[in-house]
Amino acid sequence: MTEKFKRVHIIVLDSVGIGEASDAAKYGDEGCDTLGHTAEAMGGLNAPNLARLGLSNIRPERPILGVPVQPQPAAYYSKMHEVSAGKDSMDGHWEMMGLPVLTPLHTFPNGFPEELISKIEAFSGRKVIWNKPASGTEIIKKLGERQMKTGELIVYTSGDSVLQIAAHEKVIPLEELYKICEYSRKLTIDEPYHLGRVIARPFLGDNAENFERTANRRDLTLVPPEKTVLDLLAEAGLDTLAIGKINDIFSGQGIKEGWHTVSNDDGMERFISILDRDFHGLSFTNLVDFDAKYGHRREPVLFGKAIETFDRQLGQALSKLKEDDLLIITADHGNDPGFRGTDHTREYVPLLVYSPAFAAGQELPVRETFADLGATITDNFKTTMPKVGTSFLDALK
Ligand SMILES: O=P(O)(O)O[C@H]1O[C@H](CO)[C@@H](O)[C@H]1O
Ligand SMILES: [Mn+2]
Ligand SMILES: [Mn+2]
Repeated sequence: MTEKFKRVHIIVLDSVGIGEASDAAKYGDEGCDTLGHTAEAMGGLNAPNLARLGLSNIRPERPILGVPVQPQPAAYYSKMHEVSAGKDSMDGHWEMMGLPVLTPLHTFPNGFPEELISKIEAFSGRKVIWNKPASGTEIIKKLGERQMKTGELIVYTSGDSVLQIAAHEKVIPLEELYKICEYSRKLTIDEPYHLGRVIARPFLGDNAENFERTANRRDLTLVPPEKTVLDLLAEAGLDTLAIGKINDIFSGQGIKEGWHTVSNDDGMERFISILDRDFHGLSFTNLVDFDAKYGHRREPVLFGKAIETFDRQLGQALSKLKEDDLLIITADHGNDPGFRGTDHTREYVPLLVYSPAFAAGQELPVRETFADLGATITDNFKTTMPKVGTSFLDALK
């Protein structure tokens, strides 16, 4: 039997959750609802393409405000539950690719141990300041001017398993910051740290009022300890194209070609342009602005506007899809801009699965793990299946 779809495209709307997961209470996240609260803050979301695909059909009992439930949605629709212990991007993306992260990565709510910090200081010849949880934009406001004078490293973390280093690009050149991050990455792979990500957070500007983080952020993620669906596809000779931070999230494993992007717009432009390429396999796009620019910043109106902008670009992409294309729109976790704190929220993620070959969409059973997505893709390409995940390919007619 030949494959159903020649090209499969995943777009991850980073952090665009669709309501509290059944285990949200375990994370202190009861009541979170990224899409719901965003749409309410907007007085209704204007997203005709997502509407047409069936976004509100995912939860017709509580439709997303402004997004009408469709009598005949164009996409197959459902939501997915995460089985990974954490609710960070790495957990979500790895799980989609058949590798849930079941052993919790470590978080450091009281900052990193002195032993680690002193090694980073010795390697870099720079002093570490802060070493506590923080919002990235707030911490550069607070300490950025000092950092410019002293050349210190602003080290901070969050509710996720992350060590982030912020530094002014003109004070610590990018290459140097990346080297310090790579060194910190090496130190934190194994116990007692077992850290998900080290992130370089360069910024520019003259003073606290105009500091801005740049697109030169780099995420140094753990290397996947086992094969992911990306490896299975690549080994079978299929194309695996990565847009945005996907390449970083998988440490480049199983990725044939990758493009960093500077914004959601840039990511969607790249995605639309690769639709003109004749390739065979998977394109995997992550749009991080929802999360980094609006979710962590708790800016629901800006978050909503970004969804509306995405929706317009989605319209362009949809018109380029052919009968042997399959488009999957989903998310990696929530980050409710209407919720307390500044951390990710444990949510279901939307699942919209569309091809121009479909006469109409239908409801799919709620997925117990994001891994069903990867299993569906390997099933389509008839490659080795991942250990985890149940394909829903046969339901797509
Ligand atoms: O507040 P900023 O720097 O955006 O950091 C956020 O970005 C990290 C990665 O998503 C999260 O763990 C959170 O710390
Ligand atoms: Mn994410
Ligand atoms: Mn985030």
